Amino acid sequence: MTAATTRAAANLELLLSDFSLEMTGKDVEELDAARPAIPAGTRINVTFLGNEDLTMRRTAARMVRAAGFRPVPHVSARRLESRAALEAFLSALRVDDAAEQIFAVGGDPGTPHGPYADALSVIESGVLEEYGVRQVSIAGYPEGHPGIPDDVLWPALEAKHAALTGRGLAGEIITQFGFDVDPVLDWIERVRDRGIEMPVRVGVPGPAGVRRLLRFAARFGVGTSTSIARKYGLSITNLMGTAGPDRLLHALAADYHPERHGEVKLHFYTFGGLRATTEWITEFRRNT
Ligand SMILES: NC(=O)C1=CN([C@@H]2O[C@H](COP(=O)(O)OP(=O)(O)OC[C@H]3O[C@@H](n4cnc5c(N)ncnc54)[C@H](O)[C@@H]3O)[C@@H](O)[C@H]2O)C=CC1
Ligand SMILES: Nc1nc(=O)c2c([nH]1)NC[C@@H]1CN(c3ccc(C(=O)N[C@@H](CCC(=O)O)C(=O)O)cc3)CN21
Repeated sequence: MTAATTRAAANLELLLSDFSLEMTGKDVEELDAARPAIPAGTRINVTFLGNEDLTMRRTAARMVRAAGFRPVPHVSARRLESRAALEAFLSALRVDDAAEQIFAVGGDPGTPHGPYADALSVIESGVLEEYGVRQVSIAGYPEGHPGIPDDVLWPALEAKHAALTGRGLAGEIITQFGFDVDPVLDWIERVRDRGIEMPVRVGVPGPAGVRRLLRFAARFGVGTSTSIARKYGLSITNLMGTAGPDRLLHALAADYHPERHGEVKLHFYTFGGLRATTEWITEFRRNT
């Protein structure tokens, strides 16, 4: 064991401690099957998508709490029809002890459905504190966003950080998933250069079929060039295969320097494979 491999192994253990997962309202049945492989208290984000309704989102958050994990419901600003809709959602979450931590995100609609055009306006509404929210996760894009320029994203990130700090709300950043660790670590250094010290949860694709991964990457504007695909282990020629984030995690562990990158954790996007992802993490930890 060289010093570098010892450091990388220690980093991997550090990165994998306190990982978080993501599920959609449709993954509720799978939560039970995945439960034995998920450490108690794990944060599980619950998406806020166009094909879900309040009941699905609330049920998913309640089931996460009931299963002994920490729900992190998404609040998609642009999908909220009104302030009353935000209050109704948070009120329901509070009843289910699922309002303590939320992920405030802009939302994919090109035109806001109501009064909130961005995550900042939800944070500044004051509604979050009214319903017991104590920690707010916000989004980050190491590779940029297909529809939003960097000179909009950076000021927005700084404004959200300032708003959370000003309101005494704890914060963390959850990044968009990606297949290449280099832009992620570069981006984290730029976040730290801006004096933003909150934890960064690096978005990691869970194990899934290559075709499915490429479909989600295309849907969410995530880079999958041939070189990135090869580095990750996505063999474009074998679309029937599956790929997991092993190489990505080993590369992250090798190049992560806490003194430069600050607190970094992992957020696994499960893409409908909650159980497959949790079992993969268990196996990966056993073999490293
Ligand atoms: N896990 C998830 O659900 C994730 C969702 N996203 C999506 O990325 C986008 C940006 O989210 P945040 O970083 O929270 O941005 P934000 O809410 O902090 O907004 C940043 C800036 O981008 C603009 N913006 C936000 N959403 C937009 C959209 N859909 N179209 C055009 N401009 C938009 C805002 O007006 C603001 O000026 C959203 O569409 C969000 O849904 C990104 C990462 C993960
Ligand atoms: N810009 C952006 N918008 C998002 O909504 C988004 C991101 N980025 N980044 C990644 C996460 C993960 N997202 C999702 C969205 C849907 C499923 C999903 O599993 N949906 C259905 C059908 C999927 C399909 O089209 O096959 C499912 O039950 O599998 C999973 C993760 C949403 N997220």
